[in-house]
Amino acid sequence: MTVRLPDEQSDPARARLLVVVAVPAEADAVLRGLGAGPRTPPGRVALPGGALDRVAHPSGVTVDVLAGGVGPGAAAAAAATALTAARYDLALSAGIAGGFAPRAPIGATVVATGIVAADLGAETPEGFADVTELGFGTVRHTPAPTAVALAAEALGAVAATVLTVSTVTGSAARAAALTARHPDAAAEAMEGFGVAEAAARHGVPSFELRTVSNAVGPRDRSAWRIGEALAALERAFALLPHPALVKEAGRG
Ligand SMILES: O=C(O)c1cccc(C(=O)CC[C@H]2O[C@@H](n3cnc4c(=O)[nH]cnc43)[C@H](O)[C@@H]2O)c1
Repeated sequence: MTVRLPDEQSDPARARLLVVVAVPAEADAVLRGLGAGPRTPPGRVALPGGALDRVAHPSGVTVDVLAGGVGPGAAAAAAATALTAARYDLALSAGIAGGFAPRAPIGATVVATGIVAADLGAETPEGFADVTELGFGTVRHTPAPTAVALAAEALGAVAATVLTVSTVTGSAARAAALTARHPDAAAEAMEGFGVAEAAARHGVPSFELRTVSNAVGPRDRSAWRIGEALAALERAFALLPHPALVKEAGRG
């Protein structure tokens, strides 16, 4: 199936931002933050990767919000579909996340200084070895530092590594192992690395923004604060879109 998004982005003055979230509740929070109501066609487009909502933001940024599914595989497939269907200046993975205490408490916003695949590798007798150590591929994408600093200041956010995992951490031992290996990590989520890999293949820079719904550690569903995290996501997107940020992020 070949899909092309309408090229209403041909105005070179407008920056083009792709936001990939996992689930519709996150897309709704992002759209509320952008000041956009629930979308209907033609503002909403059905892609093979999921529903995509387009917002012509008054800041001069055209924002496409795509709910691509949970996990790095779904995120990569959805992002790649959108990146093939339209041109973007920046691909942003956004949504809720687990926060590493004490750096990122519930409700905190985190912008990624590094987007790191934390469980992509092999167990060896000496411990975990990531795919880079094994001699193939990368486990890290690095957003442009100036853009990270700009966004962190505008949002009052923590700027730190965000891990991408395929399995949500559910024990103190696993949280400690991740912290030991990634002392600079403030959050873990499940999609950032997938979006960044798809973007890299299209020559598009990537970025990640997360708001914290739960602490990384022993599994305790009663302690999740998804409403708080979605409210923080909405606040972040009320402040975030700015052509200068998209341009800075593209400087790599
Ligand atoms: O069943 C559990 O114990 C559990 C704990 C936390 C999150 C989940 C999810 O299924 C949410 C996955 C969804 O949300 C993002 N997310 C939110 N918190 C975390 C986390 O602590 N670790 C990894 N991902 C998290 C993630 O990006 C997914 O989109 C289940």
